[in-house]
Amino acid sequence: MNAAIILFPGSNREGDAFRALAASGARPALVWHRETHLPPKTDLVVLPGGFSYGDYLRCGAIAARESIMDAVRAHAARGGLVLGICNGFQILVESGLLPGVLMRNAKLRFICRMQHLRVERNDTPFASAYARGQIIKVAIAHGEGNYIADSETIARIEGDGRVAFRYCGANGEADNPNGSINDIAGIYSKGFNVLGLMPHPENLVDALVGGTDGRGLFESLATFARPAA
Ligand SMILES: NC(=O)CC[C@H](N)C(=O)O
Repeated sequence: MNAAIILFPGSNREGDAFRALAASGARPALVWHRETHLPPKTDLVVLPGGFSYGDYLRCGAIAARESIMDAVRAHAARGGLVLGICNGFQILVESGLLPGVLMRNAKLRFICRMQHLRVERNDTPFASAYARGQIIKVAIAHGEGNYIADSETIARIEGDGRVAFRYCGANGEADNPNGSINDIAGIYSKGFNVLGLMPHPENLVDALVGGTDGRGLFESLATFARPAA
């Protein structure tokens, strides 16, 4: 699994993504945002967390218009895997690769804490190492994670089973940190090859720093057998 982690001015979780990928057996490389092509044989593109362009005009809005995003869109259109974490999720919605928008958190405050999520399905390249319905503990750190879309789009996402993760408490009870509609923490594209999520699984891969529940996502990706082109 060759992974290209795109580096924008203001990205700050690229090292965490790099370590999480390498630990799960993938081969990560950092790619500067001014590039126009992905490295040959890229299987997975990762848009990491951070504050690309200082979160002006909206989080992810400027990064979404970078030249490398044309290559990322072409990769996704070919069925290539794309993972957007936090600011990466914001870039995915701003670039049209995923529907909806991420508004300011309902309480208008930046939230940085541990958070539980329910894994909605495990028959995807990103979640096969988890059990369906498994509750995992990961970190969240964002000011604009309040996911919303028009009611038709939400009905379509729900109807197609495209919700990847929902916010919940440790025992599955309601616990929504940012006001996201239907407790949505992450969604898949129509083809299930693009995943955007606000939480940070890459920060929960080492027992010494809080837990290992994030590992499953990277292990799922690393073991995913790429279908013939
Ligand atoms: N950790 C992140 O990627 C933060 C994303 C974005 N800067 C926000 O505050 O919402």
